[in-house]
Amino acid sequence: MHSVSNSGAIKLSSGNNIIQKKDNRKHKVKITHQSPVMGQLPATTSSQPNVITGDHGYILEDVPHLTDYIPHLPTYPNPLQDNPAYAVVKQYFVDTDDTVAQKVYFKSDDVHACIVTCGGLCPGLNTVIREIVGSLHDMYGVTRIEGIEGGYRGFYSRNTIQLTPKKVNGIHKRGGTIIGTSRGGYDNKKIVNSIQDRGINQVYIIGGDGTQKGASAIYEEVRKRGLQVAVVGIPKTIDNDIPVIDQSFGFDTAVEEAQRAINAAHVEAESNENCIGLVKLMGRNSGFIAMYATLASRDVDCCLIPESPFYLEGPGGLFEYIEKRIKENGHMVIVVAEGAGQDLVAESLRANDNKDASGNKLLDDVGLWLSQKIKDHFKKQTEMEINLKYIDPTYMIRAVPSNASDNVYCTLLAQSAVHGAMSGYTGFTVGPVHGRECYLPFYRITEKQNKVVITDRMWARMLSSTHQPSFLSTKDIIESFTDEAPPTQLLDDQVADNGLVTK
Ligand SMILES: Nc1ncnc2c1ncn2[C@@H]1O[C@H](COP(=O)(O)OP(=O)(O)OP(=O)(O)O)[C@@H](O)[C@H]1O
Ligand SMILES: O=P(O)(O)OC[C@H]1O[C@](O)(CO)[C@@H](O)[C@@H]1O
Ligand SMILES: [Mg+2]
Repeated sequence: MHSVSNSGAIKLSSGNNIIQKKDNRKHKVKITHQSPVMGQLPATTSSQPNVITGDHGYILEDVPHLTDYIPHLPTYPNPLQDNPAYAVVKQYFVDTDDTVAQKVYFKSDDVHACIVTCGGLCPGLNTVIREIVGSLHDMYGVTRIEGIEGGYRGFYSRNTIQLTPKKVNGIHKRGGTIIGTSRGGYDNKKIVNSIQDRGINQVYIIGGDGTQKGASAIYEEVRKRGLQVAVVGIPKTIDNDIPVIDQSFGFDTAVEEAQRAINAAHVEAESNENCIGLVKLMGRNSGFIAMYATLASRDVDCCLIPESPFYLEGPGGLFEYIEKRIKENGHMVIVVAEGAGQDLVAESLRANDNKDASGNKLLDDVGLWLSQKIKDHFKKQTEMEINLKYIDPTYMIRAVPSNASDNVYCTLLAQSAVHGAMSGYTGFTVGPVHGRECYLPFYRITEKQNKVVITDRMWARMLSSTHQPSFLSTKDIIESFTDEAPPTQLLDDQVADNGLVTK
């Protein structure tokens, strides 16, 4: 353990990388090089991230705290110390590896929390809502919790829904979100006015990359106005495209649900002569669902994702591979992510520049397009008569309730979010990094998207399970990384550079 004694100094437990200030509140830090370090965090005067890079390559980074811009905030004994479930395990409160702060920055009676869900549906939204309400109520005795109806625009255009433990009991068994969601309608000033007018002091925002960008801007505005309002993000996306965190909630359920569609495609393909079962799965820019669903199933002969370009005609192309597989096996299964081959679709259809209410590009339907292309090719160009069954379960895989493992995961996220807000942290998103629940400043997860790295081992595993061509030359691979460095991904035997943030 290293420590320095002057005021405002920090001490670091070299064992578990916890940074602690003298006032007992812990700072969540990103450490990209795990070595014992000592340092002093300068007082934060602006909302710019407080990042310190040391001589030996380590990085310390503060998660924002209310006392960064409202000094002398009083603290209160954490009610959890009297909670029978926690009180028996004394080390929660004294151990350096504890997960519960000794002091909190909100009196339970003064907390007025709200929860909002934004963007597309995702299995587990109701579980997170239920667990935030449960954690606030059961652990901290908070009774004023409101649901903002219908996404961001609900802050200024709709009534709120009172959320009580009774109201949310059992909602984790249902898909969707009981408070509704939407795209678009983001108006920063109006949202923060509504937070201020209603006297809300804890805001829990559940949503994907767009939502987290909005949450970050809400935090900035709250900070500018000097409000004692904790703004906390809970990352949601079945696409698994949020960086840094190990995985997003709902992803596991979506992959599991996708198996049903792939199984159906396989049954159809096996039972009909020269039959191709084609399944389209979600994945706008990131093909994780398609890749994991393919790897899990083992019945898939070809998986197409946005990150891996492919082509149809000629040697090494998709048509050649289909013909080969059908000749060998009499059937085949193809999984295509909705964002795959968009350049090819755009070439043959009228260019589409349509966007949704949030500004996301509306995709052409690659599933229908590919079905037609395959049918046309085999009709016109070969002697082979094929039968194609197209299955589009896209909305089905995200409208289902979360499975058991996602339910547990959502519970951890919600509890983490509530502990963080009660401890005075703000401007952060919760999520597991290398298996540990962490607090991450918003900008860490909004600056890029998580994508499948096609030079990584997981994609190689997938390719070897399907035996499909890679559709890539070495030149393509090099070119695909010239504009942008490959996103960081964990390799089995390598420590990733996305560091460790402890809580
Ligand atoms: N850059 C941004 N700044 C502020 N608000 C944003 C931004 N991008 C999106 N939003 C708002 O966040 C909400 C959700 O955004 P979006 O529809 O893109 O979904 P998402 O959160 O990315 O989830 P997903 O794409 O996984 O469904 C919308 O209300 C949208 O207006
Ligand atoms: O049709 P909607 O509801 O706008 O959502 C579609 C998009 O939402 C996602 O499920 C992400 O939430 C994407 O996979 C998909 O492209
Ligand atoms: Mg998004």
